[in-house]
Amino acid sequence: MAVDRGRYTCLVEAGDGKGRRRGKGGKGGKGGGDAAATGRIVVAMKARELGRKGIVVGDRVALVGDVSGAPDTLARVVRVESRSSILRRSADDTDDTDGVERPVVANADQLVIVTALADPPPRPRMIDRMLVAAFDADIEPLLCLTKSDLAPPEELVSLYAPLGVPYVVLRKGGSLEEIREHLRDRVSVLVGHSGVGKSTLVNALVPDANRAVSHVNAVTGRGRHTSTSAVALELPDGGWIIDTPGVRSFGLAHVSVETVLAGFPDLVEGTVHCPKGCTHLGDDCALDAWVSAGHADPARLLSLRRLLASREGAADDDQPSGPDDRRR
Ligand SMILES: Nc1nc2c(ncn2[C@@H]2O[C@H](COP(=O)(O)OP(=O)(O)OP(=O)(O)O)[C@@H](O)[C@H]2O)c(=O)[nH]1
Ligand SMILES: [Zn+2]
Repeated sequence: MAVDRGRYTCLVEAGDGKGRRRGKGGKGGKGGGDAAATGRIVVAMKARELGRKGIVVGDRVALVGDVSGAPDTLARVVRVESRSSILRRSADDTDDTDGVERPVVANADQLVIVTALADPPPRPRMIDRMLVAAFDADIEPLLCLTKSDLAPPEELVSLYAPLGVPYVVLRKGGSLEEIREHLRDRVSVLVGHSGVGKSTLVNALVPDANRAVSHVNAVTGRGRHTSTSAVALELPDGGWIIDTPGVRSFGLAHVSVETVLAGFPDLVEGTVHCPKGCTHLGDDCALDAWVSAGHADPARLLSLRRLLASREGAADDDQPSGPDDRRR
C-alpha cells in the first residue's frame, strides 16, 4: 500500500495474504490502473480506533467498509499487521525536528543502495550509513552501482568486499538481467541521492503501464505523492520496488554499537576484553590486539569501524568528510 496525505492506497489481493503477486488477484480494479491484472486497488482512510498509530508504505492492513475499489469510495484501515522489518529515519534526518523516529517503509526484504560510479562521485560515507540502516532494519543490502560507462567499479567494489555486500553494476541502456534477478519476488526499497540515476533505473525496470500505485494516486485527484512519501511500484516479473523520493538518508541516532557489531559475528568474540561501553573506535579497544593476533581479517575491523563512525553526525553527507572518508 501507499500513503498520500491521509489517504492510503491499498492493493487487495484475492486469496493471498502475502501481498505478493500470485496471478490470483480479483477482477475489478475500477479505481483505475493496471493493477486490475493482479488485484484490486482500494483507497482507504485510517479508522479512528487506530489512534496515532502510523501506517507506512509496505504495511499489510485489514480493511472494512466499502472495499469495492469503485471510484469515490473510501474504505477504512482497522488494523496494521505486525511488520517483518521496519526502516526508520530519526531526528537527524532532513525534516524531522521533533526527535521522533519515524517509520518510512515496512516489510521490505532488501535495501537497494543506488550509487553512481561518477557524476556525482560515490559517497562511501552515505553508503556506509545506508548499510547500517539495513543492518538495523534487518534488511539485506544490495549495492547498485550506476553509470559504469563513466567510471570503473573496481575501487568501490573492493571497499565493500570485506562486508560481503552483493552488488550489481549498471549503465543506462545496458542489461537489467542481473538486477532483475535480485529484485524478483522481493520487496526492495531504493535509496540514493539525487542524480545517481534512480529515476532512470526505475523507469527501465517498471514500464509506465505497471506503475499501478502512483497511477491510482493520480486518479484519486489528491495529486501524486508528496516529495517525502514513498511509493510502491510493482515489477513486471513479480516483486515490488519502493521508491523513496526525498528520503536522502536514514537517521541512525537510535542504532546501537551492538546492532552494528551483530553484522560482524567474526569480531564479536574479540570484544570480550574491551572496556565496558567500548565504542570500538578508541585506543582502549581490544579488537586491535585481537585482530593483530590473527583471529580475524583486519579489513573486517576497518569496515566495522567505518560503519560505527558513519552513525555520527548529520544524515546528509554533503558535510566535510570525516577521517574515515580517506579512501574516497
Ligand atoms: N552517463 C550516464 N548517465 C546516466 C546513466 N544513468 C542515468 N544517467 C543520467 O544521469 C542524470 C540523472 O539521472 P536520473 O535518473 O534523473 O537520476 P535520479 O537519481 O533519479 O535523480 P533525481 O531525479 O534528481 O532524484 C540524467 O541526466 C540521466 O540521463 C548512466 O548509466 N550513464
Ligand atoms: Zn572495543
